[in-house]
Amino acid sequence: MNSVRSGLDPLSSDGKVYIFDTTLRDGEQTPGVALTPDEKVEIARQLDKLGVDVIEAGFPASSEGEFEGVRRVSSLGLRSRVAALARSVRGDVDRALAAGVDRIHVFIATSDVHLQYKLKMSREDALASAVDAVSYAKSHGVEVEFSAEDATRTDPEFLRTVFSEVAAAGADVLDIPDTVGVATPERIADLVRLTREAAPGKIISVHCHDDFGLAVANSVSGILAGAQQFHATINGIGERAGNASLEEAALVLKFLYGKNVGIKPELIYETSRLVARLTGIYPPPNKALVGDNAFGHESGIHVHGVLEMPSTYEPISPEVVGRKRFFVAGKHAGSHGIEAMLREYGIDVNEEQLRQIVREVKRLGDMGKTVTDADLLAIARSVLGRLPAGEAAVSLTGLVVVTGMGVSPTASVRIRLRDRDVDTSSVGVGPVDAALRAIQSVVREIADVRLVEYRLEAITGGSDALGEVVVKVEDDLGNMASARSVGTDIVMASVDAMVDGINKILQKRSTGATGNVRVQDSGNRG
Ligand SMILES: CC(=O)SCCNC(=O)CCNC(=O)[C@H](O)C(C)(C)COP(=O)(O)OP(=O)(O)OC[C@H]1O[C@@H](n2cnc3c(N)ncnc32)[C@H](O)[C@@H]1OP(=O)(O)O
Ligand SMILES: CC(C)C(=O)C(=O)O
Repeated sequence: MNSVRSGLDPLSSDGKVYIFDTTLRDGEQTPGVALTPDEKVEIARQLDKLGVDVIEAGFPASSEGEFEGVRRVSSLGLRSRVAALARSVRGDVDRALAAGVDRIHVFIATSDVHLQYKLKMSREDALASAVDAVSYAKSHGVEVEFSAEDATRTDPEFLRTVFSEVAAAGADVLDIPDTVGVATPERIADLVRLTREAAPGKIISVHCHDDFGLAVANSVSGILAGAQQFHATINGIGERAGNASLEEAALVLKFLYGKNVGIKPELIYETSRLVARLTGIYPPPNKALVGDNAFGHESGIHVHGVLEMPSTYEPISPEVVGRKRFFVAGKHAGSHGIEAMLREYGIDVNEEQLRQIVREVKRLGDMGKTVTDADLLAIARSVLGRLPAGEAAVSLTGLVVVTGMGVSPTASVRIRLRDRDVDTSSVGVGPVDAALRAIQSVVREIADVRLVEYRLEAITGGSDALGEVVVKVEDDLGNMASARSVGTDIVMASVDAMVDGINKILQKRSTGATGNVRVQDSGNRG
């Protein structure tokens, strides 16, 4: 028989907001996402470090791999409680129990549309199944959370009855799911009050979806109305438009409402990157807190303000969520920002040189071009009439890749390393891996630069599609750089991006620009 792990704090209603992370369950329901047990373990460890209260590790009855993933997470002995989803049937509860979780999350839909068309059940039968599953789970000594799926489209009087009866059957936590994201903040608040009246003394939770972009606002509203727990996912991933984003809801509650959410905000970014890498779902650049641009500035007026006092255009310091600010050259740039960016590369310019460089940056911007750091350096070189130290220390002068059936993909490269050619070859799991490994092994002679992130996306369709490769590289001194390349040959595009990224790092090393000046490369972009 399972029992709630000793050592877990009892649930309390002392003003603490409980975060129920469902990245590994509802987040994994994002179309196309599937996590292996090893990946679930890696994410669960990170969520535990982040400080979430509950990790919903999965839905054990849904597959053998899912069962194994939940079992593995449960056996880690994490500080966070581990929960698993179960339909309102004893078989699902048994699988969750066998996986060894602390909390079983029993659910059944209660709205008429779900009852009539999907479950083909009467209200009475659904209620009876819920009560039976909850009391059955509870009889095994675990914590039980009950969700009335599609609560926000359920007849409120029926919802009241359901919550009251599952509470009497032993549910510890009552969750109000806005399954299709149609609730407003006012409606969620009303439902929290209804649930409190139906089941006084129970922990109340909200589970909001983002179909109308209100998931975070609704979660916050639920907490302000008296719920003590919200469900959320890292980066807001999940079914359709996703779930409430954990990082946004938690930090709105912490910083804008002064609530005790108990997570470590400085681990938010690394958690976001881990989830993005393992799910393949990257947040859009403008996503709050974790998007690439959340702490980036291009506009001259903003950069000037931030250089003088960051709070002019930053609501919180990037470091609060484990990030660094960065400035970007481009059409909207101004001279203060460009001067600061050049200084980061150790390049000092006089007023006239700066004026010319800014003019050229704007000319490129007016042509619709993204102005990368490499472009800025090239402009500086032409204006100053000399090479900024260290530029293009590495270039590719030869590449042969052999791949096929029954052979290990092998790449032979010839690299111009400053003033001499170096040849080497490497094997890899594929031709790109082999080529990138070969380049890194040559460059190791002068600096240990490793690939920390690699992304490939097709920009056009068809077998002659253009592919965009984005790499992020890091050296042993903590310098980071991103680079991108586009081409129809993905091996060449990958190699170009890698070489560009390495040159950026070498540039920083040679000028001693390690990011400790006010202008910092976040490593988010090139
Ligand atoms: C709102 C949410 O996010 S709920 C969670 C959704 N997540 C998932 O569905 C992911 C994992 N799901 C699965 O792997 C599969 O759907 C399984 C293993 C759970 C079930 O697979 P199958 O037995 O092949 O059934 P299928 O998925 O086609 O249909 C769902 C069945 O569950 C029943 N059901 C759905 N929800 C519940 C519930 N809460 N309580 C009891 N029964 C339920 C349906 O009535 C249907 O039953 P039927 O087969 O007797 O008609
Ligand atoms: C199981 C419940 C909480 C759910 O995922 C939903 O209703 O969206």
